[in-house]
Amino acid sequence: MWKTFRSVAQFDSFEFDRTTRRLKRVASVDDLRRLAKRNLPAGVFDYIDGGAEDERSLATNSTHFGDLEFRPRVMRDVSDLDTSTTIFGKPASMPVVLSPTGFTRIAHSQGELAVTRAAGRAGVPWSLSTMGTRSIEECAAANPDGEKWFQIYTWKDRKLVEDLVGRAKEAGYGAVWLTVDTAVLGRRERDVRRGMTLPPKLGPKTLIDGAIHPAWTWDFLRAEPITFANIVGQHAEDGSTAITLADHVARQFDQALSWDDIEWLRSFWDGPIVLKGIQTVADAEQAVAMGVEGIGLSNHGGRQLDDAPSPVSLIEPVKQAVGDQATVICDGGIRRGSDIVKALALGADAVSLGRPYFLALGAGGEAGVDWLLDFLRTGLERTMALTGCRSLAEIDRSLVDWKR
Ligand SMILES: Cc1cc2nc3c(=O)[nH]c(=O)nc-3n(C[C@H](O)[C@H](O)[C@H](O)COP(=O)(O)O)c2cc1C
Ligand SMILES: CCCCC(=O)C(=O)O
Repeated sequence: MWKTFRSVAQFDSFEFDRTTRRLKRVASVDDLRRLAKRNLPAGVFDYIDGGAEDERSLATNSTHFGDLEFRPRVMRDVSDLDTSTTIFGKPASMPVVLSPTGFTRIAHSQGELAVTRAAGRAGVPWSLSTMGTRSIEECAAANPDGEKWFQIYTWKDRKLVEDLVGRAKEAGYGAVWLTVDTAVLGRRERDVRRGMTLPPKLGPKTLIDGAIHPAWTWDFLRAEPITFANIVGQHAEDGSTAITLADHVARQFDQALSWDDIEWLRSFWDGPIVLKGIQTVADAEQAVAMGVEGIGLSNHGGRQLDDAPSPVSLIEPVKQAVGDQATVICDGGIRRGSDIVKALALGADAVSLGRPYFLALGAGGEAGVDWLLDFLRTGLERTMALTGCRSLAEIDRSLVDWKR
């Protein structure tokens, strides 16, 4: 069980071999999640994996995909499949976007750098969160040719947001997600139970948690300290007292965010805007009326308002209302290639996902994220072959039906 190591290099090589062996036995996103749970301190795993309140939206985001049944067509010569598409005019190898996640370095010290490199290799857009733990510029340098999007929360300090977006533009990011579902933080009860704070408080429980996850702890201790890389020194910290994430949001985020702010964002950003957190047809209609290019159907992965509708249940009514006036992205609950096909059949232009890659990073570092993107691509191809679709254009509404 316990092994002694004579050098850091020996430990690293043991860890590398162990990760490779374990990833070979991973068969699904659920397996990746179990592996991440084994590798990560419980508080870290729960922050990533958890949802708001009773976690019903977290559950239904993915279980609602199981309420759809295929109407597969056969004998269609599927020997040559094409999963490629364009999103906001830029080519993507498949209709998948990696959603922004804050604190990504808590799963692995490479954090966003590992994720963006893997996304670049896979040819899919990747997003950096305002609460990211690697800088806008270093992520751009890590994935210079890949498509990169930047996500903003609206800080009370609007100048801070303008500067961040200016930096993202300068660094070549191609779209902005404006997150609109976080006026206040959802009540994440796993984090409440664990007493999660910023900065984290070190007590006996956290120390024991670290000690029983030595590979994670070693990776954490030898890397430079985790910070909100893009906003250090600018309201990122609330002084030395540890406060909850909810208090941090209440102090820093602007609860006055309103539709008028689209114009404000347009005044310093001329690329596509995706509203992230649209949860009704009415708001989708308002978004297109205001000229927004992208609609992110999302309940923040079930982390904000519990009992908010699942994104998959919104695709069809929203698509019917907005037609081709905006790119519709289904964000949340995607766990397989077949989920991608179902979302597209209902009318989504692309899907995006958060936990699967965050947990993949915790399960196997950068190789874990490569594994996930390959799993999604092969799953997409397999589902297309089994349903008789040779290209994404052939995936239409006749391909699925609600079971109920
Ligand atoms: C750990 C974690 C951190 C997140 N951080 C952000 C963030 O900083 N900004 C944001 O707009 N959304 C954030 N999200 C939400 C994701 O962008 C995305 O909407 C959600 O993960 C999709 O659901 P899925 O995890 O089922 O794929 C976060 C989600 C998770 C799980
Ligand atoms: C202020 C929120 C931090 C990151 C986030 O969006 C999340 O944990 O869901």
